[in-house]
Amino acid sequence: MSSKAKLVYFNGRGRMESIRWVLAAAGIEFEEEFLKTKDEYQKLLKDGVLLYEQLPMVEMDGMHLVQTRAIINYVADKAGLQPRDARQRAHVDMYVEGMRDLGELMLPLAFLKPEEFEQRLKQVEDKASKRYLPVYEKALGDGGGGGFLVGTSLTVADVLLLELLLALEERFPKLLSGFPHLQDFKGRLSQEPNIKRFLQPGSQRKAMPDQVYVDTVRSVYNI
Ligand SMILES: N[C@@H](CCC(=O)N[C@@H](CS)C(=O)NCC(=O)O)C(=O)O
Repeated sequence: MSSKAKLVYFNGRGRMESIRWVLAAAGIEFEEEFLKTKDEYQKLLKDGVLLYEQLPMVEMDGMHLVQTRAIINYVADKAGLQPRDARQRAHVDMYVEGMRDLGELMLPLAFLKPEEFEQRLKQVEDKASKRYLPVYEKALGDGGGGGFLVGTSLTVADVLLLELLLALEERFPKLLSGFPHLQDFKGRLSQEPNIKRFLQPGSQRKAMPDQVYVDTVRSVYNI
């Protein structure tokens, strides 16, 4: 196994995108293997490297890591993006799990039929504006700790919040207008050197899913 992390997934966001964000914010270099065919997936199964026969999978530090949460937590722990204090860690987890709940609603968007798509989009907008963003707006406003969600330094919750805000803005360009702390947060965090690099064109950040991505996932999984 190479010393660089290797990500095995499709050439698109999906469940791997948050992992890419956390690795990039941590300054950990990675290479990617993009699945294109069912045979490539079958080979991974045969090689026994997918614990639950699922992706994403990350080869890192001599391990074949699966389960998105586990991978993100490992990278965040390794990179000092998790607070040591248990109470702060609980807050990071609560924020991240909320982001994940909203992210799970967005994940299938590209795969939905037009009527379901519109319905789901509305649901995401409502949930984002009424349930989730107010929580992060308040946390940033109450913080007084230099503009981070928890404590006085960058955590995985901040990284994943920026990912979420940018993804939401792609769908709903005016969504942040009623959330001044989130706007300020977005501006500041986007200037953090590792993140700034990841936001540049040509980085390993993936664009919104296109038809090629959708067709590839469908054909690999027979769905
Ligand atoms: N809990 C897992 C879910 C992984 C998952 O559902 N992966 C999809 C691709 S994004 C998959 O491999 N689906 C095929 C299957 O479940 O058999 C995680 O968070 O990593």
